[in-house]
Amino acid sequence: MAAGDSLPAKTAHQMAVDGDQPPSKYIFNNTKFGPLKPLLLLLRCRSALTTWGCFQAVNHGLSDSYLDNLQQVTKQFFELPLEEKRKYFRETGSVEGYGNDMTYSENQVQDWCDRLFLQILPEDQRKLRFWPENPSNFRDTINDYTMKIKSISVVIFEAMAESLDLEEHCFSKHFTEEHDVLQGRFILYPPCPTPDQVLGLKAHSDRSGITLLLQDPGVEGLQVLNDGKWYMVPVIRDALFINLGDQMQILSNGIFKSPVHRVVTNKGKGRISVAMFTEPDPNK
Ligand SMILES: O=C(O)CCC(=O)C(=O)O
Ligand SMILES: [Fe+2]
Repeated sequence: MAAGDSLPAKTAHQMAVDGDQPPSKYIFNNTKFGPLKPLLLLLRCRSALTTWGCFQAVNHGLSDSYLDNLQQVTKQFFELPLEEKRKYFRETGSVEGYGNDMTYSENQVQDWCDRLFLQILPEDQRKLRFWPENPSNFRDTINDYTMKIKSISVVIFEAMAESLDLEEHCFSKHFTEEHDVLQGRFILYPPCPTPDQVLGLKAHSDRSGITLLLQDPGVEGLQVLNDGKWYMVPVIRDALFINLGDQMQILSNGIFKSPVHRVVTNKGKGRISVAMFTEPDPNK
């Protein structure tokens, strides 16, 4: 078990509902998270991935209503009473399930979010006890979205290979075989009374191949670090925000970037996002 890891007495969501101020373990000292310049819509695969490591994907074949339904199902889960969500609480020392971020050290600043983390593929490694049965269409919705995300990710991996004049399947084959991994993180960032002192998700890069993120259609919050500055990722309705993870930075010999990113909070509105992480079979 990780040092000092524990489930919170109250989740961030419950504190927001009760109107609590974030406790000191959520506060970044000597830092203020202010408003920033918008990130430009990135159009060209290679230049986008070498300089930013991310882009917005549109025309991906998923309709507005399809993505709205995914957002709705996620929202319905987070809106369940804590007693119901508690059934899916993660175990201490393990990330899978519903709860807060894992605590790795005593001085770790907490993220102002609740999340449900699921290992979705390979199918035989699913721990269904963490998969909500309420709302009743949650599992079917995720199963269907998984298939769609897998096919979109193949197109992206192939385009990345082609943009470097490499053989088309050279990246996709590491993420689409039987034991390759897909993880899903469903995240609620509740409104926060002190957004200039608290982060929804602290700065990190993803360890994935690529991450496919469905942002909340109504609330910004994701920021990407480039050249020492933070840029807010705009919400483009029904775009999927694609960022590379560390595995792709390594596979491309560092030509493509795995960008550092974070999520800021705001006072007025909660934000929901759904992140899907493609990873190779750990044995690879
Ligand atoms: O919620 C977001 O906008 C970003 C989520 C993210 O970066 C992650 O889950 O790794
Ligand atoms: Fe991330």
